[in-house]
Amino acid sequence: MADSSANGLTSLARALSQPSLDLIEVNDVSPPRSLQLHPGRRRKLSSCNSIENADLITSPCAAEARVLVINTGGTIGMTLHDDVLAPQANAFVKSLRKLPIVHDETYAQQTRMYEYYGSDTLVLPLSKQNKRIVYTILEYNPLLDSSNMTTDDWGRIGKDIERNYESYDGFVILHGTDTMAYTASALSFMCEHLGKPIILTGSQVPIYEMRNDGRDNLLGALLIAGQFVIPEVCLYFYNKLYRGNRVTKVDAGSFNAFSSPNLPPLATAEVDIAINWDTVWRANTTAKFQVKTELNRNVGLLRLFPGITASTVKAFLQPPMEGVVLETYGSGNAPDNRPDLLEQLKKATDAGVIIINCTQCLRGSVSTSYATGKVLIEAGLIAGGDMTPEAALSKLSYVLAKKELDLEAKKKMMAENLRGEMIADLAGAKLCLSDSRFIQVIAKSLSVSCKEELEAIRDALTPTLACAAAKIGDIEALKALKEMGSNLCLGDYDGRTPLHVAACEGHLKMVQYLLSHGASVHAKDRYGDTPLCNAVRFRRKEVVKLLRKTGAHFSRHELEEAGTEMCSLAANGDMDGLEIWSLAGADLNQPGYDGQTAIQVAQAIGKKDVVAFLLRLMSKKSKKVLGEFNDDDDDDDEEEESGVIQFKATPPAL
Ligand SMILES: NC(=O)C[C@H](N)C(=O)O
Repeated sequence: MADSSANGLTSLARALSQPSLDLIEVNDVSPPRSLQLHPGRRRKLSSCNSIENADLITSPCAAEARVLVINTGGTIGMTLHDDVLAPQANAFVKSLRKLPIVHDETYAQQTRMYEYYGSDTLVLPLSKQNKRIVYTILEYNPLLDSSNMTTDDWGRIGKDIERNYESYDGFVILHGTDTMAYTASALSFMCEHLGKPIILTGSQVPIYEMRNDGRDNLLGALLIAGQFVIPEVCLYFYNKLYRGNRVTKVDAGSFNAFSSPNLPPLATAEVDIAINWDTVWRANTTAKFQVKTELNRNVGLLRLFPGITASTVKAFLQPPMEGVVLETYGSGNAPDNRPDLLEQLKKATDAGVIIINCTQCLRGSVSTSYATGKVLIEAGLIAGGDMTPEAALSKLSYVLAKKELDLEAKKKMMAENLRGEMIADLAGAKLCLSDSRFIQVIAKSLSVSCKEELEAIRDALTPTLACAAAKIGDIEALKALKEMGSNLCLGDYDGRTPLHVAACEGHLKMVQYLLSHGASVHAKDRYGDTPLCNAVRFRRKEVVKLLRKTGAHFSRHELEEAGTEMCSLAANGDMDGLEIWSLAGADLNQPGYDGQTAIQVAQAIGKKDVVAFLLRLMSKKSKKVLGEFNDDDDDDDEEEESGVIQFKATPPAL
């Protein structure tokens, strides 16, 4: 299949459109573990899966997936004792075995399943996708109400997953709902280079009761863990699969107990299970899965409230405290009229305590839009973006335990998005293009091997990346792209150059940078528009001036449009609009599509102020032509302010 003449993208497209012979051969000889059956069980397949040839070891119906269920406790397996709910040991498997919806005893018997997988193994009825999900339950002793769980319990779960990682396709963790968001967040960080689904679930009503949510939650979690390769720590509840480090418990009395305020669900289980693949976190490494169980417990959550005393804050930040999540108001604000409080925060960060700024609001992100937010940056806090306090706390615990990192490296890690737990800077959604390895990484993931292929990909991608950098005014990113050898004059798929984009956004410095690095003012996009025309439409006066100085002028098609555009501005009395067209070099006498000029339109509808304004502009322009104005006094013209108009050019006939 190798074709040395094809470029990387062509090879990729081909590879996707043809079945891989290699893959077929591998399956014939040695099916993936999830499809393997023990020799003694092969003969049983025909009776339960309607397969004619019983010796076939792989068939659509015979596909089995194995899921390990770790039962840590929680309401799902609780019963009433002395009028209170508490976990009931050694009852869960027995009870599930009697429920046909979660266990197919006939299949288990016919395939002698217990002999191979043990007595704590159950099997779901055949799924819509013709899959058998065989699940083994590992019950912890003691089972815990999740309020009793600690970081040691997280470590135990992590280690059990690590130990069994290769034997199962996915993992389901039964857990109490009260601290489930903490455990899910912590596991998301502890599980490094995860490639299989780990799904936490539980219930609000015990599975032993007639009306309960445990059955559906367990079933949904099993079906997803067994059938979809979602390489994330997730939480499944009330028909939705969430990213584990994005959730928070929001309702103690509803089946719909969790919310993921800043990220839509990864999947919804309605009539069909629909996976939102665009949102699913993609592994970006080839490193092997491992679980880091070292966690730092010297961390804490401190919620601001009006009137909090400096001594409370001081006491909280004392050693051995090493990391704190400060839950602030709104978009990350704290009183900026409380030097006593800010002093304590600054002292702590100076002493090496990492403090993360998270909002008390359910939804939204911290920013520095307010003075009351900026003071916290000055006090040395790290912006937590849109992280939940649960995620921020467990991330701190995980990062602080990394002995190989110094304080600066830990702080840097806290500000980074490690497992999709945050968007670091919502306002800019900054691209990290300053890392010149960016293109190489993309190339590597497309299996590009030769220089020509790499260049083809670079040329296809860099104009778009440069436009994205221009949009957010990121000059550093542009510099990095230039270093890679990309041409900043090139347009994207629509012929739009970085200069077009920067002109629209009004990023003057970026426009300056581009102009001094070879960008052309005459570039036209697929609609025939120049950067100058873009700057006019978005009323970027300073950019218009700079472009004009550099020799920009309207294209023929823009000039034709200018007449109509100015007539419409005149009709609307939009003098700012008229002024910017004039500044950009449009001829104010340019007729519109019906032959009328802007001044005639204004006159016809009685807009005297517009007529006067246009006459003034024309007069100013003609003075300029006669050399009576210097180029830079466009704005602060005294004559303009006094309202005195002196005609030196002939006013147009009305
Ligand atoms: N619904 C539940 O699971 C609540 C229980 N208290 C727990 O977190 O273990």
